[in-house]
Amino acid sequence: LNLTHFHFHLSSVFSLNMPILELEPTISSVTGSPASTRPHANTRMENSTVHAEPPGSTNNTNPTLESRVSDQNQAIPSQLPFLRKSLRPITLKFQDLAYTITSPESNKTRTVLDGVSGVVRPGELLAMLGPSGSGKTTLLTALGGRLPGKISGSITYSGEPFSSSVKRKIGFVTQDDVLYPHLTVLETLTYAAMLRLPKNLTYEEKAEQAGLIIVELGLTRCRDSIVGGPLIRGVSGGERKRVSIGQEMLVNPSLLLLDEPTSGLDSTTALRLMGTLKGLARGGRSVVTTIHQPSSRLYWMFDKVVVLCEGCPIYCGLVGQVIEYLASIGYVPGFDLMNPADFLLDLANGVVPCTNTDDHQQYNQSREDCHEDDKSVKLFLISSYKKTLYPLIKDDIHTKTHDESRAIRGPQSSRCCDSRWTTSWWTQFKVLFKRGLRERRHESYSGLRIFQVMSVSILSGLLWWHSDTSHLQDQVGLLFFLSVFWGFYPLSNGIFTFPNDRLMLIRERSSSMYRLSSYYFARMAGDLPMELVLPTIFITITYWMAGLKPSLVTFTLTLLIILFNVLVSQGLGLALGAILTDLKQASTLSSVIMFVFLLAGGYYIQHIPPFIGWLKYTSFSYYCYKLLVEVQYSEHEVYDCHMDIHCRVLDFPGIKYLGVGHLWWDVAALGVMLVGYRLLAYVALRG
Ligand SMILES: Nc1ncnc2c1ncn2[C@@H]1O[C@H](COP(=O)(O)OP(=O)(O)OP(=O)(O)O)[C@@H](O)[C@H]1O
Repeated sequence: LNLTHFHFHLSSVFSLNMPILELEPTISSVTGSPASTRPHANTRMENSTVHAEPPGSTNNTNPTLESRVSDQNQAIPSQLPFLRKSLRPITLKFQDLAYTITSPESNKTRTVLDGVSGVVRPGELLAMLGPSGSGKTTLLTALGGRLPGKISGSITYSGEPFSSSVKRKIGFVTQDDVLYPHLTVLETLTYAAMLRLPKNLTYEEKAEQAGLIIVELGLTRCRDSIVGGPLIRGVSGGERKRVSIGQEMLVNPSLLLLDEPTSGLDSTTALRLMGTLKGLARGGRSVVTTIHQPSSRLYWMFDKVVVLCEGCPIYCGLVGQVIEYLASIGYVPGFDLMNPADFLLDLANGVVPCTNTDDHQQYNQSREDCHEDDKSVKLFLISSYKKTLYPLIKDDIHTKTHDESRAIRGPQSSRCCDSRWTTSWWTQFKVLFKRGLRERRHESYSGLRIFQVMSVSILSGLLWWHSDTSHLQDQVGLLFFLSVFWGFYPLSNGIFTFPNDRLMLIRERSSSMYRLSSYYFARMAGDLPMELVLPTIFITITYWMAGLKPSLVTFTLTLLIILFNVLVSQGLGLALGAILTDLKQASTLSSVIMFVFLLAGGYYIQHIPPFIGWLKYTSFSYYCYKLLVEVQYSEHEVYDCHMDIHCRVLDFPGIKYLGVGHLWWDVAALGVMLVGYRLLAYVALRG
């Protein structure tokens, strides 16, 4: 797959085969000097239809660009009509953004962003550069509307503040690929299409879009491979990144934000990816990406850059003018062929060589030995930016573009018709249910789990082989064991559910892919088969081997009680996982709770002091055990208690203490727990 192929296909979906935007930069120079004379040949990708010339000015409305953007929308192939409808260009403007954090330990505040401003217009690709920790991700997160209420300054999207309809037009690709490792590339994109594409499209149309994205992103070869993750080998890192981008591209976002999309990729793949982004921008989107250490080839593909130094901008504007600007304040690259990105990063780190040389080695030596004081360089760069560039940026921000005027005029504003969700509750539920079953098919139906349950059931059957009321103590012990085993087991599985899903839930919910309630019920329903099948197998084996009452009714009631108990204890596990999120804490607490329930269950201790006797009423094992006894033994059933003397089973010490009777109260108590724990889990997730 070469670059040309890659672009060629992308252009067919996202109308990249539009006329190349050969727009003359209308701003001569941010410092007043003539426009960059840097040869544009540097900015072209070989064999690519994408050009890297600045697509428009930084300070003017450019009707030509906008009319071309709408032309490009007209050019979208007829089999993809929804793409044409949904692309409304967004001009992103941000002004004076500031963000501080307070350390909970020391109570000290730290400035993460300070006075960051800029504009990204449709058709532009803006890159954020800066050393590690300079605030790039924070800025990107803020632009994606994901730091609500925490950030000061203003961010507008074609003149509008952030809203749920704006949110739906934003694609956000996080640095870490949060994907289900066991789903294939095709499954991942198909389920995303089902959840994210509008409800007026049919299943087939949505699946077709997913298929097209696969072709366009060059993922055909690995479409049936699992995505994989840190512990499971799947597709390569670059392919995984493309899957993440594909998920966002499905919705044809007007504004695409990407956090370090090229990290971990080789330079050719990175270039190819950036070419894709450039192509998406040229299709009328505004694209913003953070990037760590771009090669010079990558660097010249950007239209604009924001360079951050400890949260403050030292440059924001057209990429072709940064070197001139820096020269105007006294900083020039060490040698002619130096990668401008390296130069910018050196400066943002406060590192300035004091020798000007053409010799690479000499430059590096000078960089090591002879740089000025880091702090004063940084301060000088920040204050120069404020003096020289900030007024220009401010003017640019205040210039209204075509799409902003249109948004403000109203009738075409998207807000009227956009609801928060693209699909109905029922569709979300169905897709999430199926996706959950597919993702967890290995885990749930693993031979290991079935072996675990089968072996314990057979062993229990053998240990209690054909027990009868002549050994009542043993038989009652079995009933207690059943209630405890089927309390512990689902509880310890349940606590993993939400902590494992947490990252995915946050990512997908941030993109408004589905309602929390549809996810929640889909997850509950998806877990149900396995939660119920395993105990059913267990009870069927153990019940008959252990010689419990040979009655189909009693067997069925016993099974139903155990299944009820399973659902209650799993609910407690879900609630603990949702409240604590930390697995270690959740599993520690769950074992403490389970031991309390075990001891208060009524089998080990029959004379609990009254001041702590209430504990048993909190234990689902207690209710389950009591119900099992109630259905196993009839009121007048007797057993041989001593040398042919018959006693009532219900008077047996381990049973009498339970106070059998009030069967429906026990069922009601379990019912309250069943609903209560699950409600608690839902509320905790929502919080
Ligand atoms: N919620 C937070 N809690 C603690 N520190 C934070 C938080 N958010 C941001 N920071 C700090 O703010 C600074 C900027 O972080 P950010 O992730 O934006 O940097 P970055 O430029 O993206 O870094 P990198 O290139 O290494 O990803 C860092 O020092 C980071 O530790």
